[in-house]
Amino acid sequence: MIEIKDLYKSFGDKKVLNGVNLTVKEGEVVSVIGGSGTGKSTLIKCIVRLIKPTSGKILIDSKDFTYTDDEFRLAAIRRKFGYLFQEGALFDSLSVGENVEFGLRYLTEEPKSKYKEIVKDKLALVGLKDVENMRPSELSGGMKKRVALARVLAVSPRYLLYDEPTSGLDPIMSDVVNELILDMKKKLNMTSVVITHDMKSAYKISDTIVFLYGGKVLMQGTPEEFKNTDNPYVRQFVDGTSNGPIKIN
Ligand SMILES: Nc1ncnc2c1ncn2[C@@H]1O[C@H](COP(=O)(O)OP(=O)(O)OP(=O)(O)O)[C@@H](O)[C@H]1O
Repeated sequence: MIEIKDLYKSFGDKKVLNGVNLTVKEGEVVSVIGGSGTGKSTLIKCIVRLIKPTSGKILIDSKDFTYTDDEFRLAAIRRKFGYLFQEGALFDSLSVGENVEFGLRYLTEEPKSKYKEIVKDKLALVGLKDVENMRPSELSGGMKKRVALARVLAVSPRYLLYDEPTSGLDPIMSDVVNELILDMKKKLNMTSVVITHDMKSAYKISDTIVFLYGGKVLMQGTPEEFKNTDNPYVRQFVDGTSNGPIKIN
């Protein structure tokens, strides 16, 4: 479980997170939505401690790493997370198999003799077969996303964090990625936090949607609650209209 309590983060004078409270329960898919620059990435980076919050607390599996500088403790917490970057960030000079193997080598104690089998299993989990010797440049956008996910899964994370997983994909490929996220939940009971601008995706994959506005959680609820809300700020965002109370910068 991830528990975020009264989290603040400023960069100089700029207040980005202004008292965020949020709990992500085991096995849940939580989507974080909100306009550009509202602090979605900042929130995720605080969770994995790529940046240090200004105040507040984050508990990961009841343990508090919020302000530790101890490299071993930080490594231990980061190992619990699989972070799927927007572009997938595959190494073009390595084969697909070597890409998936990468984390095994540096982040696990797995013996080298098991690498091939683990790589095959993780690729199978994301629906890919016999692609180990291909290069990322030979893959479609959707396949790249799958390989990136397989690479993240290779180190057996407890939590998956997705940063705009459907951005830049056509509607059909977006749905393939949605299914993949749901599949991870079904097959692995994976707990996931997904940053997205894509409401269709948020409605499909989420147990809980969290709307960030003004550095706070303005609304937290199920997809049904979001579809039916009367809150004018949330309505404007989910309906995607320029008319409404949200200030456009
Ligand atoms: N390291 C940093 N130093 C200074 N300002 C930062 C830093 N990181 C983020 N910010 C600022 O914090 C604000 C929130 O950024 P963040 O990337 O968290 O937003 P976001 O909601 O993820 O946006 P987007 O949807 O556009 O990706 C922005 O105004 C950004 O310029």
